[in-house]
Amino acid sequence: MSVFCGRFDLLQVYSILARRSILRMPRLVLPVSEFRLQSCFASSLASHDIAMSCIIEQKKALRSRMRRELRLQYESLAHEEDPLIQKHVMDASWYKRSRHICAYISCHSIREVGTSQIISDIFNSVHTDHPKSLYVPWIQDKQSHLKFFHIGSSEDLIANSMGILEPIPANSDGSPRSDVMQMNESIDLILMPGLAFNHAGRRLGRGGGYYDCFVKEYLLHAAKMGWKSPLLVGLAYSTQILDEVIPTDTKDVPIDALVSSSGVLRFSNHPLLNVD
Ligand SMILES: Nc1nc2c(c(=O)[nH]1)N(C=O)[C@@H](CNc1ccc(C(=O)N[C@@H](CCC(=O)O)C(=O)O)cc1)CN2
Ligand SMILES: Nc1ncnc2c1ncn2[C@@H]1O[C@H](COP(=O)(O)OP(=O)(O)OP(=O)(O)O)[C@@H](O)[C@H]1O
Repeated sequence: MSVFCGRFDLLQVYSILARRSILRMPRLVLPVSEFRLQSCFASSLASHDIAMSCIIEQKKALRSRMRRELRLQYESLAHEEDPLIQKHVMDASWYKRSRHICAYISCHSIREVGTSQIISDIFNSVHTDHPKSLYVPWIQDKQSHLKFFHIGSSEDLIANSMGILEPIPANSDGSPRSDVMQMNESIDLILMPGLAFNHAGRRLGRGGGYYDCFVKEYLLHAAKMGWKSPLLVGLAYSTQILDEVIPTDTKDVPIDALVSSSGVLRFSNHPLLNVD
């Protein structure tokens, strides 16, 4: 008689074994295509489903590890690295050339790389001959849907239930705030938060799927409009850049470049990375 009577039981058992380290995947996670199935499960479950549940478990474990490390080191990292990371961004030719920028409003309580200097620089640029416009994330729903609304000053922001500053969806006159998906022009640059990154341009987010979902939707929209793709740039503390493989699935969008306190790492041939 089989111990396992269905897909649900198998996933549960697998997950319990994985959590208790009885069935521990190697720390260096293999991509789905290279993943070796445990033979006892292979006959009962589609290999894709098992691989996906393993990847989800491995993402969870890596998120916990990164959160733990950030908890221990955040104060000194923020003090030492925030100014350098933001200076590398603001000195980069791809940033100087970008007109429409999506950026996150960094949040201390979740120990994110700071963006306040970049945000101020964008606000101040309206008085220069190379003005930039800023679009910041707003959680539309819990099904991974994010919108990016234009803001012109920090007064356009309000803290959400997680303490993250978000755009107030309406302007002060009650008119709807401008949404990147309704713009006549394309976004040039998206500055992305993350918990972990590696040297292959892979990124692990906080688990909401918001950025992956938005980037996918925006890339389809840009292609339809005949626009170039935005440059995707992650911001990372030194401890967040790993030498190991980051667990990913087909929905995870790779980034073009990563900025740390040591400078800019390039992963793609995006045209904006090749301008001086
Ligand atoms: N500044 C900022 N804004 C953002 C994001 C972000 O990562 N940073 N997001 C990116 O998607 C979206 C919001 N998604 C988020 C998802 C999780 C958490 C968060 O606080 N997670 C806690 C753990 C929560 C829990 O599991 O109990 C954490 O990571 O410590 C925050 C934002 C849109 N806005
Ligand atoms: N393009 C998408 N469309 C719909 N759901 C998605 C998309 N991308 C990811 N998701 C879903 O969101 C959930 C979390 O995904 P994942 O673990 O990759 O998030 P993350 O990369 O940590 O988050 P984020 O993208 O916000 O930084 C998963 O259930 C995943 O299937």
